[in-house]
Amino acid sequence: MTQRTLVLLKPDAVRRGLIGEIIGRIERKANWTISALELRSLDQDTLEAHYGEHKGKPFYEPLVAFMSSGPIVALVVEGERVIEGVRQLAGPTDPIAAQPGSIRGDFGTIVRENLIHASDSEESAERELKLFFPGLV
Ligand SMILES: Nc1ncnc2c1ncn2[C@@H]1O[C@H](COP(=O)(O)OP(=O)(O)OP(=O)(O)O)[C@@H](O)[C@H]1O
Repeated sequence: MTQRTLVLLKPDAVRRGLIGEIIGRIERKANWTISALELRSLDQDTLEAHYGEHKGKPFYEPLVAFMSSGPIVALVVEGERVIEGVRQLAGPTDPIAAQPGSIRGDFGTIVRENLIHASDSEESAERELKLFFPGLV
């Protein structure tokens, strides 16, 4: 089943020079295509909309501060079962729990600074794609 997903390379990935490494892993998957890509800084409104489900949690404010601490790379990736697939490439949210071979397992540090975001369902992907790439058909 062909899907689309939103991937964000978080400010730690950009600062640490891991953009190429992470995008390379995505590109090497056969049958996946990067159909949009942009380096940008995120404003508060976008972050509040993106992380709205976490508002009120203790990690919310530090998370928003971290996500606005430098530019991110936003990508749209299309392909067979790409939503689950990119989350597998990323590994679990907490890098300490992530297996070597996954992006967070190989490069992640702490749970907040875990390098990558990837949509977790078709519904999230549609909502997040509209938020980050409103011009996308
Ligand atoms: N306990 C926590 N402490 C600090 N930061 C956290 C914690 N839990 C989650 N986060 C941060 O909030 C982000 C969103 O949390 P969520 O539970 O949606 O994880 P996820 O789905 O693995 O991550 P993402 O949505 O970024 O792909 C995480 O990626 C991480 O950066």
